[in-house]
Order: sequence, then C-alpha cells, then structure tokens
Amino acid sequence: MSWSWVLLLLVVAVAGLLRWRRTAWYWLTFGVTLASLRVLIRYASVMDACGLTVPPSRWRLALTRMANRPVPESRPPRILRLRPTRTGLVVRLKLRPGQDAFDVSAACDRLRHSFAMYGVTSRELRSGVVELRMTGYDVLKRVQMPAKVEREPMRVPVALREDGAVHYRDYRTVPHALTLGATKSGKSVYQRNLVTELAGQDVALVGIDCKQGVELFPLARRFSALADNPDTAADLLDALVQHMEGVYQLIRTEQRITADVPDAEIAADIFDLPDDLRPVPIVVLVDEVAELALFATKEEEKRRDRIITALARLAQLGRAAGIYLEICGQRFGSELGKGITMLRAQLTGRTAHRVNDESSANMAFGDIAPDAVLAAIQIPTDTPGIAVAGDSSGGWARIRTPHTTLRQAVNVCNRHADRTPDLPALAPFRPVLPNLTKVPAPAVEPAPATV
Ligand SMILES: Nc1ncnc2c1ncn2[C@@H]1O[C@H](COP(=O)(O)OP(=O)(O)OP(=O)(O)O)[C@@H](O)[C@H]1O
Repeated sequence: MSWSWVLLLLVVAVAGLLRWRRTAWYWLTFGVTLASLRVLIRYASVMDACGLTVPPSRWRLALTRMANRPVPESRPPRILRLRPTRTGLVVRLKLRPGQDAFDVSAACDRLRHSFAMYGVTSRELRSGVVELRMTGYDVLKRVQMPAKVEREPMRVPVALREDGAVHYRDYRTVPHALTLGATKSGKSVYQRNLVTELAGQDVALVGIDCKQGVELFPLARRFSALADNPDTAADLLDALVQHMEGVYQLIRTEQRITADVPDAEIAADIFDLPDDLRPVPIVVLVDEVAELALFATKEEEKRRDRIITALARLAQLGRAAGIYLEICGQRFGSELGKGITMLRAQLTGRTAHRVNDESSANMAFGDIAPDAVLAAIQIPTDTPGIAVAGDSSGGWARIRTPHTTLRQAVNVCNRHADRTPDLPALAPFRPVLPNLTKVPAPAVEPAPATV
C-alpha cells in the first residue's frame, strides 16, 4: 500500500467537504473515498487473511539474512491501479509468481466480506494481471446507467452488470442473440431498450410480434417493416432472404479481387463496401418466437417449416449481409419441432430472464455456460428485468436493463422517425401510419411589459 494514495484520497475528501454542500455528489464522492481508504489501509492484512499472499522469494530471504534484518513478510499482489467509479472501485492487481486468476476469483466472496463491499468480482485482463470490480451497493436494485456510455455503430448499451459495468449489445461481434424468460420476467422491456438505443443509429428495424403487435406496433414510426401474425411473418422472412441474396450479389460485384487490390480492401461483408454503396444493416426483432413454430393443421405446418427455414438461413448467412436476429421467447427447445435446435445453435448471444424450470434455463445456457443455468433459476420473481447474459465463450454476468416505459420508447422512436430507412424489398410490410393531426396550440399573446 502506498501512503501517497492515502494522502491523495484525504485531500480529495477534504476538497469534497469544502467545495460541495450536502448534495448526492458530495455523498457519492465521500462514500467512494472512504471505500478507497478502507481498501488501501486494510489491503495487506485482508489479502493475507484471504490466502492471497506469497512467501518472500529466496533471494529476498538471503539478502535479509546477510543484512541481519527481520524476515520479510509474505507479499500480496501489487496494486497497479485503483480507480473509484460511481458504483464502487476498480482495482487492477499484478499477481505474484505462483498465483493465478482462479485464486483471486475463488476468494471474491471472502474479499467482499473483508472489505465490507456489496459485491466483488474478478476477471483476468492478461497473463498475470487481474481486475477486481467492487460495488458498494446493489446496483441492480434501481438501475441507473452511467452518464457517459460508449455508443458506436451497431454497438449499444443495453443494461447494467452487477459489477457496475455497462453491458453492451455488439452486433458486429455477436450477430444473433436469443432472449428467454418466463412470462412477466422482463423480456419486452429488454427488447424495448434495444429498440430505443438502436433508434438513433443508421439501422433498419424489422419487427415480428405475434402478440398481435402489442409490443412493437406502438414503435412503428421507427420500423421499416412489421408483421403481427405468422402468415405475414412468413412472407416478411422470405422477403428478407431475397434481400440478403441481393446484398450478397452486390458484395460479389464489389469484391474487386485483382492482383493490385490489397487484401484489406477485398470486401467480405457490407462494412467493407464503400459508404455510398453500403446497404443499411437490418436488425430483425422477433417477439414470442414459439408462436411462429406452433401449428395445428397441415397448412400451418407448411408455413411453420417455411418460417423456421428462412430464420435458419438468415442466422447462417445474414451477418455478412448486415442482417442480425434478436429472438425472444419463453422457451426455445426441441419440443418446438425440427430445425429449432439448429437455429438455436446459430444464436451466439444468450440472455435468460427468470425462468420457471431448469430445462428452460438449459435451452439458453446448457450448451455454452452450465454455471449460468443455476444463476438463471435463482433469479427471484420480485425483480423483473434481472437476467443472466452469457456468450459462447462460457462467460456470463447478471444484468438488468433500465426500466424504459412504452411511452418513453414511443417518444424516442417518434423523435427518430426520419431515420427509418425505406427498403424497397420490404415495402409491402412497411407499417401504414396515420398522419398526425396537428394539435391546435393556444396562441401566445405578447404580454405588455410592466414595470
Ligand atoms: N428492468 C426492469 N426494471 C424494473 N421493472 C421491470 C424491468 N423489466 C420489466 N419490469 C417490470 O416487469 C413487468 C413485465 O415486464 P415485461 O412485459 O417486459 O415481461 P415479459 O417477459 O415480456 O412478459 P410477457 O412474456 O408476459 O409479455 C413490466 O411491466 C415492468 O413493470
């Protein structure tokens, strides 16, 4: 522990006392400063008690013996950086020889109690360097996104993680995703958050909402195409597949594979195309996917096969053509018929809200992150919106979206209505919107200036 840190934090605390009065910011700074001090002062003893120290090396022992000095103490990992955040602290540690990231992650619960924090999680940044994220309170209780979040094309902040970090939905790295959850678990609010974040981007939104359109149709001004029943959905998906084939033809004609074109300039997906030729990316949101897969008659069975085949083709080939799938449902398993597990295997991003049984959680995580199955089952019923998000790398985290109401989402979509791209291939599915009648506003009469 370095005493210059302690001095610096004391100065910050005193400056906080002098400059700010009793505001939320004052208490936040004060709390974070106290937590930083607590961690720094107790660091060596806590690490020792949690078994995260290593005995002095042989050459240090030899040196102290030669100098006739007392035997040096065991040493904890070195603090590389301590960064206070709005929700707690982020500490970066350099591990000592013989320690590994698993030692730290196994000790997280002990560290949480010892430092009197609400939560402590760890992750390995690179070989020998581990980051500890400490939160001072339950950040998922009332989600408040940080004031500054990174927004990049096709990468949007969608929720807060339990370690205080922002959870992003990045379509360029994870093109397709599956969101599962029991009824009233928060799936629609999650999807609404995605729409409000994507609304401000250059992206076409396509919606299939078999709940008669109650979730997505209010946001119609920002949607390029919408379907509210399985028949329209089948036609819409066929049109999307045709659009995808057209985009592939465009990429092929623009690939320019000649000897003088450098490798990096050969177009492999729409983002390699020049700006003036690049088709707009499309995010396809499907709410209640099981409605598309259920059938009662022979005719409906044929339609179901058409839908699942089109979805599977989009999942397999859509990424390079800039078509991304966002599928939501209560269950998505083999009981929905053939082709479902193949489609599920293509959906890399997995999010599970509260589920009623283990088999539903298994549908999301059984094949990628078995630990996450238990975490998904343990989500309590009184906290809708809390979910477990994982990906094919086996990592997972508990997240919660901010509570965006339908009214807020409608307002955002209306504000960005002019960004809605007109896709000729999807023109028959463009929602027909009534012209907004102008609300007569009362004339503001200039009031005479009075003294
Ligand atoms: N992130 C959240 N924070 C706070 N409350 C939430 C959150 N997400 C959802 N809720 C609450 O839970 C209720 C149900 O959410 P939502 O409609 O999204 O569930 P659902 O899984 O789509 O349910 P269904 O499948 O029945 O449509 C919402 O009305 C809202 O009050």
